[in-house]
Amino acid sequence: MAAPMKRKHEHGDEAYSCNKKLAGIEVSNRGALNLFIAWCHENNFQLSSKVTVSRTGSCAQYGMHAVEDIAAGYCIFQVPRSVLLMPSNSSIENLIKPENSKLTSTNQWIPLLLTLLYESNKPDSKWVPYLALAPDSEAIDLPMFWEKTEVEKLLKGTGVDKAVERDLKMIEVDFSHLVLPFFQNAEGTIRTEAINLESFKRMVAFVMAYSFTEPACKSTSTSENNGEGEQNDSDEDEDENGNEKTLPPMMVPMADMLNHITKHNAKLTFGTEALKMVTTRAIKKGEEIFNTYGQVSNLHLMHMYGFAEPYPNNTNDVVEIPVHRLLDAAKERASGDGTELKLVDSKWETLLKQEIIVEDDVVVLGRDGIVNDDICMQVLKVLSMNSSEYKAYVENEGWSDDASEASDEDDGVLDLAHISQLRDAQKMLLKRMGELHLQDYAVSFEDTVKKLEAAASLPARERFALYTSHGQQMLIKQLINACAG
Ligand SMILES: C[S@@+](CC[C@H](N)C(=O)[O-])C[C@H]1O[C@@H](n2cnc3c(N)ncnc32)[C@H](O)[C@@H]1O
Repeated sequence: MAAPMKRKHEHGDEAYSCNKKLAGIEVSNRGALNLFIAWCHENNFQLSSKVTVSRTGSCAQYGMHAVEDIAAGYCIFQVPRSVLLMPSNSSIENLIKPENSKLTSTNQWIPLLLTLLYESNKPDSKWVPYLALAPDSEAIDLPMFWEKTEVEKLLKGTGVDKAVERDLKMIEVDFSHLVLPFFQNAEGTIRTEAINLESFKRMVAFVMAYSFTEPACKSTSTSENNGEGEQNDSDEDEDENGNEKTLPPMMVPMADMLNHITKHNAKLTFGTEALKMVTTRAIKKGEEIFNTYGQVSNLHLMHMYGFAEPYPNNTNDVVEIPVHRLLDAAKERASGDGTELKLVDSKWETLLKQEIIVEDDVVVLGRDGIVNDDICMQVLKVLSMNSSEYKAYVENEGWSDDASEASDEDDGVLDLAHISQLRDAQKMLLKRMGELHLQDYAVSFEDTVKKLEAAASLPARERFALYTSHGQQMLIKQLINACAG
């Protein structure tokens, strides 16, 4: 993306009137966009005259608009691979390469972050016109910069709160264990006084909200993308540990100027010589050009990009419900002298021991029902067994052959349309799981709905947090209704 620009949140030209210190030189933001566009022309971006880049009328600061009607399948611009900002295109690569396996031990982003820190402190970097437009330190308003109390107040229960907690811990460790030692050992690259935890955190946010990841396999090389590679389940796309293979992220100047909506009208394709932004449908003069950042939920959008779409616009939305809510639901139903409670605990231990679940697993609920239905169904089956069924299950060390075969028939059984066919005990558990999770949100469903009436007048943080909670609460309500049916 890029076009990280000097974006301030307030509107109006005065937002650009200040100067930015980059690589030891003063860059006026007035005209920075023109310099960037001129740089794109010099570098063979083949930017179409049918579009314009500006802050006027776009959904979030900068954006791209059609100034003429554009047909489907039209290339709006290309980004030659030689100008992608990534380690292999930077002179710092020879220092990163020998250390690559250590640097990527916790995440794949460190080499790009080091490259960005290096290039943005280099007066003669070839990306000066691009980096001059990089968002100002306050402009990327991701929840990881909010006060903890505000995250709790606005996002509790959504999963964004947990993701922020994890990020902050990891950023501190990466900075002190990898980034700082790297530059201390790489004398003459950048002055170590130029970097600190805060500036590193800002760079992480820039990579989070503006980088792209190319799909690992050829078959997805024309897929929609931004921020993360497209999901792909084929074994060929998994590493030896069964994790999805992804290529390291990179900065793609100009492509990162585009905003995202689920009903996008353009997408980035990955060719051998260049990446191309291609329209996916005909676009009318005046319309904003929207890329896709992938098939992403509001949880992901809020966490990585600091915005969310109002219900029902995000058809990729999901809610991640901690699997232990099923345990809580089962415990609530246990009655009597404690024998039933012991049975529930024993079932849970067995599920963990059999590695059907791990403690922090989540049940993923989407528009059509439970996405990870195989795991969820196994948990439901074990938790809803009576004591003799459970005894047989334990003696058999899992499902009998008959039961395993039956489990193949479970495919799709946790779709909303089929949930009513579950056993009553299983429906009750699912329903209660939803009810318990609803209680975890900072704002109740009823209050969320009330607040939505005035959403347009709310500050951006509150509005997007509200969209995130509301979308998730709607999915849970649908599950509860399906279980009651
Ligand atoms: C890749 S940048 C897109 C360009 C950005 N508008 C700019 O001026 O730099 C991603 C950021 O744009 C904003 N954004 C993108 N799509 C949006 C949308 N549909 N609604 C609100 N903000 C959006 C978010 O702040 C996000 O972090």
